[in-house]
Amino acid sequence: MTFLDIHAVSKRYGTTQALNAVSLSIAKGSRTAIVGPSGSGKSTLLRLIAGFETPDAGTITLDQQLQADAGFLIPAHKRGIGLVSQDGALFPHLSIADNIGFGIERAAPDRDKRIANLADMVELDAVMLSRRPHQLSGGQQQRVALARALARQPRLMLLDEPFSALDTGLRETMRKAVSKLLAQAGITTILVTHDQTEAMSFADQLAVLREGAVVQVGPPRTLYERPVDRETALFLGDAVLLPATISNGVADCVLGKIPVEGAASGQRDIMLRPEQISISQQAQPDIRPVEVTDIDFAGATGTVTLNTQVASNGTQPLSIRVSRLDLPSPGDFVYLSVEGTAFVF
Ligand SMILES: Nc1ncnc2c1ncn2[C@@H]1O[C@H](COP(=O)(O)OP(=O)(O)OP(=O)(O)O)[C@@H](O)[C@H]1O
Repeated sequence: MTFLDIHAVSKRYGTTQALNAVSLSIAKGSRTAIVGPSGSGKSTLLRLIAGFETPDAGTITLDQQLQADAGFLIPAHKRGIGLVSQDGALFPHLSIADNIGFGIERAAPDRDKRIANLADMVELDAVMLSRRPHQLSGGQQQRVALARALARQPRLMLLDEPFSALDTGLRETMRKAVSKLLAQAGITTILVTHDQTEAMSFADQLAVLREGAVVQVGPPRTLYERPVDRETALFLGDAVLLPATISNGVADCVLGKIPVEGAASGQRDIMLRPEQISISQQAQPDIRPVEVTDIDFAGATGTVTLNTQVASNGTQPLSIRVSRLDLPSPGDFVYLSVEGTAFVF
């Protein structure tokens, strides 16, 4: 059932069309991630949902109740929406306990207990409660911001790049913890992020914005495997794009014959994700060897560049990012095999 319905929402700032007829439907208890290049309108959409801005056109409806249209606006504090932003935006002059308890009435008899419970929920040690925000690490501050947002028992939680200021390891731990916490509490959540991997791992629905419009919405896996266009394909991860001749469900390309889905035929471009391609230094029957021209070692992953004489976009050699210990060396010959089907554009 649709919980948040964004229908044909547009927003303009001067001559900039920040959002153009955006529609998005969000189910109760679900987690949606909004991704898109810088300036695509992600923050504008979040601000409209939160109630900090009024749409020029369209409607925003939460739990069957109109929140905003061009001539009407329920103010932010009456929407029951929690917001956690990139910097946490804690009140520097208040203790951690008072930051968490900001939305709980001072006179509430169980205030301290509720604050302690919320700190516990976000796994914040009780000794932190008497401290000030500047005495906490970035990750701890984000936990406080989350606890403060949870204190108001929001119907909807908006997370605006909440993990982006954290180190890689902590970022992943926080993302998993927050995701688990919100799922357990059954809170419908929208995450805006620059990190596509984070978005795919966090969400059950992914929305891609470009130039103020939604270009594709669906389960992360569907978008990753069946992107609506090349730009979306490359935006969501590494992709190997190859020219191919397609007939009877098989694409004939530089990597051999690869099955494709659908009824496409003729000269088309196909897409493979790097994890579909295995590189072996053992001779393989029916596969011709290809020379390695360059290796770029980058820790957990390495990029192998191959002399296939075929360009993915007309000029570039074929480069494949791999994750393995025994990277080949330039000058070696390798054998490429493909798993699964190719996607046809
Ligand atoms: N208050 C404003 N006044 C004028 N233009 C604005 C305002 N807010 C946003 N814009 C413009 O609207 C467009 C969308 O901005 P928005 O901040 O929503 O993008 P974004 O996808 O969140 O970008 P980023 O990923 O860089 O945060 C941009 O072109 C931006 O310059």
